[in-house]
Amino acid sequence: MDAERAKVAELEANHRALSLELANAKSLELDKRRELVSASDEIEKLRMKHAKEIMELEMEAKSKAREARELADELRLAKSDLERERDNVSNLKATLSHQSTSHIALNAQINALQAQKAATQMQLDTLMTTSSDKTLELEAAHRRILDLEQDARESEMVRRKLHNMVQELKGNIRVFCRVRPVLTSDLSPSSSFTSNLTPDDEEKGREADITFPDKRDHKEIVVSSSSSSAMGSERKEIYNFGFDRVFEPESTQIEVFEEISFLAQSCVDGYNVCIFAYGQTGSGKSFTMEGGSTEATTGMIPRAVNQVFKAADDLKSKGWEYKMDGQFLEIYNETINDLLGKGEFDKKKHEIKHDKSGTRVTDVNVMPLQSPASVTSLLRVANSRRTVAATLMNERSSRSHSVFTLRISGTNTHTGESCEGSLNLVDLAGSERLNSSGAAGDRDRLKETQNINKSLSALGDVIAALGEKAEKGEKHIPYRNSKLTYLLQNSLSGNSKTLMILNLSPLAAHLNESLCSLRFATKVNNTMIGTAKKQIRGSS
Ligand SMILES: Nc1ncnc2c1ncn2[C@@H]1O[C@H](COP(=O)(O)OP(=O)(O)OP(=O)(O)O)[C@@H](O)[C@H]1O
Repeated sequence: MDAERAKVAELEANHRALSLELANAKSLELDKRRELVSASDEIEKLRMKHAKEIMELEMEAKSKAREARELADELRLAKSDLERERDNVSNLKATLSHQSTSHIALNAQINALQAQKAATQMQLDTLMTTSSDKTLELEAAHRRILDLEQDARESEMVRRKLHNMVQELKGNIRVFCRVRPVLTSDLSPSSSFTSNLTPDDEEKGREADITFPDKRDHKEIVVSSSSSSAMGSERKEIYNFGFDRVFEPESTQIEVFEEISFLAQSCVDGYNVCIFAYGQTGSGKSFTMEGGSTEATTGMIPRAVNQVFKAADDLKSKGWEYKMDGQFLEIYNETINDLLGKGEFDKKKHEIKHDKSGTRVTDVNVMPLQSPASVTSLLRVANSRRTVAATLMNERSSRSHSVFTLRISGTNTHTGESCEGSLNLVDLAGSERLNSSGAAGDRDRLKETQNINKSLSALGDVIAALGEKAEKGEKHIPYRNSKLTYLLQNSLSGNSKTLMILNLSPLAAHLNESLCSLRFATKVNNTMIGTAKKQIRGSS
């Protein structure tokens, strides 16, 4: 029994061990089940991770494939670039070999030039040495020029004095005589309906017997007139006249001006100069004074003005500086009209005033003149005003005196001297006498002619009185007897230089007028009016 008990105890102990083992196995199984569940979770996670990785790898593979394509394209481009560059390189190689040939040639040239440069440098060194010698010589020459300029200034003063003395010896009132050529208009038919010359026309255009015997000095003019006596015999009279210069019909404006250019010089030197054109209507006064529009026919006014500007310019180097202004007046029926005025017709009353600074006319335009061109425009203004007046008042220009005045004042910056001169260029009204002007029946014309005659005879009286004064001393000079003489008082006195240009018609029909003019001019020519004085002041 014990054995049984032992056996049962053993069996019970086995049973307990087996139960324990079972319990352990169950717990183990539970653990394993748990492990299985977690392992399958793990597997699921790994599967998902794997799927994601596969997807990513696929995307990466796609992008790599794209990159590969792009790289293939780039490779193609690079290949073609490379091909081109190869071509370039081979071209450059060709150029380079060409350039190196040129380079060799250039090197040879450079060597030659360097040799030349060295030779030139040697020459330059020699020249530098010579140049410094020359600079010294130049400085010496410059000093000499300054000395010579000073001498020239002194000689200029001497020349002025001598020039003036020569003019004084020649007499202060000088007279030139100029005969104009016969014009086609002198021969024009009397009727405008026919071009044939009638005997009357031929007579009208017949030339007077005027000769010029002095072929050397051109100082004589001889006029012959023939008349038949009551008994039918022919009487010939010959009149001889002598002047400072006689100009034949062929003479040019240049020739006339050559003889008067010294007067333009004089007014720059500080003298009052007065040039008159005297003669009957149509004898060539305006042609002489104002002239035509061409270079050859330019008259004395523009030429004299040009000369004044030139003389002033020449004197610049001797220290003279000049200021010039101009006025242009007309005296008609003893009234003064400003030809440079504005508006159609000058209605102002102008008065002549004389004072220490010279002659002044009230209320007239005085234009500053900077160049000969400004004088041309001044003359144009004056002429257009005269044309207006002429149309308003019946060919008035030949019935009025025109007076162009150029005033010059100069100062010498070297010597401090100053001078004032004036140039009056006067185109006188026609000098014909009453009966030949056809004025007798016309009251206005009569008044005009009387006024012209009055002023011209006043001019003659003034010149005669100046002559007497120079000869006998004190004498009243009747300047106030006409506007013309009063206006020109300062330019007519013994202090100034006066020139009369007598203009003559060449026609036989005008012979009597020509003889009157020649006699008047002879009287003027024989007048000595004293010594011209220049208006010059020393430095203060
Ligand atoms: N030396 C000359 N050569 C050529 N033509 C001339 C000359 N002198 C005058 N004449 C001409 O003669 C004509 C009359 O001249 P101009 O008008 O100058 O005379 P004038 O004396 O001034 O007359 P007026 O008193 O009427 O003004 C004009 O046609 C002019 O061109």
